Amino acid sequence: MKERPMKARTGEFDHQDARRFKHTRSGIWDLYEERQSNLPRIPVSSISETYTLIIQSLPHLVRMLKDVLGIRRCSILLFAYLVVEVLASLIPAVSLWYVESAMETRTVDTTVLVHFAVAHLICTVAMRFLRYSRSCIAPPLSLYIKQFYHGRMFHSVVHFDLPALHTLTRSNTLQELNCGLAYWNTSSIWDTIEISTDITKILISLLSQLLVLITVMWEQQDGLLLVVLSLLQYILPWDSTGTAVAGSLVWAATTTNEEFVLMQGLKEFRVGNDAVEFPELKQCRSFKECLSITFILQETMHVLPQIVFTLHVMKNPMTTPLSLASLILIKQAFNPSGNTDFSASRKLSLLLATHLSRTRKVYEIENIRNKVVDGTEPFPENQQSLMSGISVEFRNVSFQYPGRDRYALRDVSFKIGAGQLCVVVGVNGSGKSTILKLISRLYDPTEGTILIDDRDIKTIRLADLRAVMSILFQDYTQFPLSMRENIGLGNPALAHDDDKVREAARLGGAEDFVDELPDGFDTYLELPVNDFHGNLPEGTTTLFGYPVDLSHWNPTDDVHISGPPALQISRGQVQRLAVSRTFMRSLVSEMESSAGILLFDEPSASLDPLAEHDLFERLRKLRGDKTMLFSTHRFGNLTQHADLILYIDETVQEKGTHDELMKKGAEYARIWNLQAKPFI
Ligand SMILES: Nc1ncnc2c1ncn2[C@@H]1O[C@H](COP(=O)(O)OP(=O)(O)OP(=O)(O)O)[C@@H](O)[C@H]1O
Repeated sequence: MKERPMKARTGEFDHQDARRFKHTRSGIWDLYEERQSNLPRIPVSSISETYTLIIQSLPHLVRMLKDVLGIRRCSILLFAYLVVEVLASLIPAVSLWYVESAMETRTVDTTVLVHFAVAHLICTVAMRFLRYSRSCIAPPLSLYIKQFYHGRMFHSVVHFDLPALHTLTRSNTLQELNCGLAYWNTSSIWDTIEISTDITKILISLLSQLLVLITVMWEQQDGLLLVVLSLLQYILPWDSTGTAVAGSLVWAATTTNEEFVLMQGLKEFRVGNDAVEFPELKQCRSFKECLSITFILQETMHVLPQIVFTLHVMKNPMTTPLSLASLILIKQAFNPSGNTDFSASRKLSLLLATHLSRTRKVYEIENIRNKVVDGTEPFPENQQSLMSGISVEFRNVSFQYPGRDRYALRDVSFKIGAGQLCVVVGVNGSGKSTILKLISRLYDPTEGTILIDDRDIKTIRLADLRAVMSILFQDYTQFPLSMRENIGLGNPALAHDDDKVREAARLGGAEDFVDELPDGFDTYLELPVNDFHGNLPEGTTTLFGYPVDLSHWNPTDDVHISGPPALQISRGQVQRLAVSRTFMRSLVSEMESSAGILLFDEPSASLDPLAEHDLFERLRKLRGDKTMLFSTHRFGNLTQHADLILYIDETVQEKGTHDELMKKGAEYARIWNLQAKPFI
């Protein structure tokens, strides 16, 4: 929250320089503070910082409100919500008016008392009704708002390319928004509305009560003085967030406590009373700060109305009952634990500033431009041409991952003809996967050109380019869904065709193990929705078909969660599922197939040799005349069928067919002999 602009200063922080740095010990922490910092203290309090942040975010708040009002059904609900909240904030003033008026008459007047009782009853009923209305309006309103922003964020985030995502991740923007590709928290928008309303409610409530008090107490001796004194302690800009442990702006803290370091590493529990993290320690008020004038004044202000009241009573004992009652009412009106809570409004302002800055980011994220710029030309000109595959050429391509100094690929040149089978081999980290990522334009080369069917890849429309590719990357995703859905997602258009899903599973080598699962293709990897229940009768062993584990039950909890445990399958089986999913894309008839090139990144890394052999055979047969590119560090039988083998290690070290490279007798031949020969 405190984004204090700091002047850049050259120099070193040498904690051993005792002339410049004061050393103190706080618990297990050694604190070093600059004795005379020449950094100017920022002459603003944290409160004004908070309000500055709120004011800066106002344009986004206005935009957010416009957007919310534009959501279907939200305008009426939001209006109703605001009316309910404003009415609720006025009720304490109405209640106060009747209490004060009844007291002011000083006589036992039955009519006044009846009025008072009826008004009090009406206020209580009205408050209950308003609370009930709020509980009916707020849930659907917040749901519509969340759904709207959820969709909006989804569009923003999924359209990012990897370099843009990388920049966002490095700048912590995604983490701050709590959003990733699969999950993000858009409740900040609703929280912003709720907190803004709460603050407005507190202000309306306070002003209306103040108005009542002033009106009623105008005539009463010392009444107004009591009102002002009671109010003063809450509205003076005290900064109660003392951070006196580190008094200087320039400081550093370290600890050498081995037990603390060990325990932090194990994250089990903390040792000793003084073993706290430094930021926690920094929040503690020091003894010196407790003696500061601000602190003492602040404390005195709390009792000032009582002191004035006591003096008043000593002077005019006759007015005691009335003044005492008034004092209690005034204090209640501004009470921190009452309806109108000044300190709560400060905390809410802080919270509002945080949520507003998040809201700002939700909008700013939409302005981020992708680094991989979309092409404009359609591809291919003739869909039929895909049947005979597409060609890929790298011309002097070099590539560095964003933020990396080292080249992943350097000056790489090769050409894979249309319909050829190319196998890229090399040791771990040699750049094999990077080649596939560049062909699919997840990244653009740092230098050089990539040609697809002799056309610069950057000129082709991204959607068209990806439509002609069927890709299996190493880091495939498992969804917490059924086996059928996990495979079917490879081609959502065919996902409901059981025969196609089974065929894909057979080609991917997953059919046998899936059939052996308790529910076959309907077996869930993990059930995404749990069942909930209260304390079931003793002896219950199953619920909705799942076993119930009573051993962890806590009888004091009224809600328990139950469901089947996640299915444990081997890495090889997970890979078979992923390969089957990729096969789903190839299951449409040759004529309909939009893929002209199939890219596989280590599709057999977790498969046993037999499964690998079978998979490669199926893949070779299935590709027909299409271009196929494999990346692998296992030089199996596949390389023998390849039209082109690229042995890479940052750059292309060797290229040719298996026989050519074996004849050459260089590194490829050496590794092939090492890996494959013993099995032949
Ligand atoms: N997202 C990334 N960000 C930064 N560096 C990366 C990233 N991905 C890969 N690298 C680096 O780029 C180099 C090439 O990686 P690449 O994944 O292409 O190798 P590989 O040959 O496919 O390795 P493996 O056989 O282990 O899959 C490596 O040094 C790797 O550390």
